[in-house]
Amino acid sequence: MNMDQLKRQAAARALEEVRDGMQLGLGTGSTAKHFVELLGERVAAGLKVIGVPTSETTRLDAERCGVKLTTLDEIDHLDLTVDGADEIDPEFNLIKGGGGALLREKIVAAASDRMIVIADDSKWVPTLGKFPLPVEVIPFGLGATRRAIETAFAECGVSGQMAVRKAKDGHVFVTDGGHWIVDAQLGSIVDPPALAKALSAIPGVVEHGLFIGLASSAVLAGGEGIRVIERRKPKGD
Ligand SMILES: O=C[C@H](O)[C@H](O)[C@H](O)COP(=O)(O)O
Repeated sequence: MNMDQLKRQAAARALEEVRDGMQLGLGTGSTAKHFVELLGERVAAGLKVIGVPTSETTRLDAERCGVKLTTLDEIDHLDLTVDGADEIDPEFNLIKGGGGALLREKIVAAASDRMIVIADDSKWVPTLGKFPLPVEVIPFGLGATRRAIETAFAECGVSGQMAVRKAKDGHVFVTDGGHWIVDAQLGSIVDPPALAKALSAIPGVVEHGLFIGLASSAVLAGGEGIRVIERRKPKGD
């Protein structure tokens, strides 16, 4: 089974958690796209749900698949968010934002009663950091923001190269919110909650890809089948 088939399997397992009438957060990325497509099939068969997309790409995918959409201005909470991740550690800390959607993804996950992470099992890692950590920044004053990020890294015992993300056409990648992303090659993040807090305190940082205490469970698809792992503590603790 190839990687894409594993992602679809994880998405299909998460779909089993969806009930009629649910308000859903719809993630972004290649794995979340499978979920949206499979959800569309269920909607076509009569399932009634409404979704909040975490990116313009997911909005288009959901519309194409016939999934009814709303916003967090029109509804006051989400029952369940299903999203991918770039890395998941055993404490259910995540790195997200490989596709640049981290800001909306975090807003949606935080507004949701539960978040299920769907992934192939290569994303389950003992320690976060091999995947470059995305930090979404305001272009104004980027030099000062980068220096503040370096200081935060040093205070949290990590270091590594930083690079402004480029799009495939070579231009700077611009997020749905109009911001830029700095990707940091940290190798190993010793204390993800401490680093998350330090990055959140920097004025030019809009958001970062560390998701702490948001994921409730993970559905991991691998060569030997599917593993569903529940976070020990409920969300918010
Ligand atoms: O910004 C993108 C998201 O955080 C994705 O959910 C993450 O990068 C995982 O994407 P994929 O399922 O394509 O590996």
